[in-house]
Amino acid sequence: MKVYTKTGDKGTTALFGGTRVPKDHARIESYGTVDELNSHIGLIRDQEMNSHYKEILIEIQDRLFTVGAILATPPEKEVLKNGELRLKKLGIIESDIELLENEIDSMEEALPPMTHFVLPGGHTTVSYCHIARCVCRRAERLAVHLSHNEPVAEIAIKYLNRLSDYLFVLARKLSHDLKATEVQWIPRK
Ligand SMILES: Nc1ncnc2c1ncn2[C@@H]1O[C@H](COP(=O)(O)OP(=O)(O)OP(=O)(O)O)[C@@H](O)[C@H]1O
Repeated sequence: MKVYTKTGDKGTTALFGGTRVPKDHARIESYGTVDELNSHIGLIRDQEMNSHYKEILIEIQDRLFTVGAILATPPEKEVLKNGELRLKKLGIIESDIELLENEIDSMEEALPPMTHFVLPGGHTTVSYCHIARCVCRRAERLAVHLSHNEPVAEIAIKYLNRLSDYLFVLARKLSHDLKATEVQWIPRK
């Protein structure tokens, strides 16, 4: 099948299960932003770093496809005609969130305590982490927005919330490992 089916040329597209919606629907905004986040994480993974981080980032990218699939499935299409769940093997589970928490904890153990805010930047890899963190927070906001009108699996929102914390700590850890120069935020008195 060709990439361009042309079915989306008039500004609508299909969700999982076939329901057509306008391309600026809250559901498309939310999983489109998860897709954007996933590409930013790819950019982080393409930088020079310890292979452990790369392995974790690959795992996160895989999970984000799942988050996207969850967000792309409207409630009326969650259950197939034969009674089985459409996303039966794709779920985000608590251990996916625990993995992020464990990574955060072990990176923090190797870092001095945070005593001040640091301006984003200092090294290209660190900046990529901060951009990904901000895109992650936007994806979270859009998923929360969607959840005001339609049911959204709580665990998908929880995953995005923990992921932005992970990206923040990853930025700090890589800044530390790379001996990047940090510029403190000095609020005016
Ligand atoms: N502008 C967009 N932003 C975010 N997601 C989109 C956008 N357009 C399509 N999608 C989603 O991306 C996936 C692939 O879509 P696809 O490229 O087939 O888009 P389409 O515009 O509906 O079709 P086509 O490009 O063949 O006309 C689908 O899940 C679709 O809902």
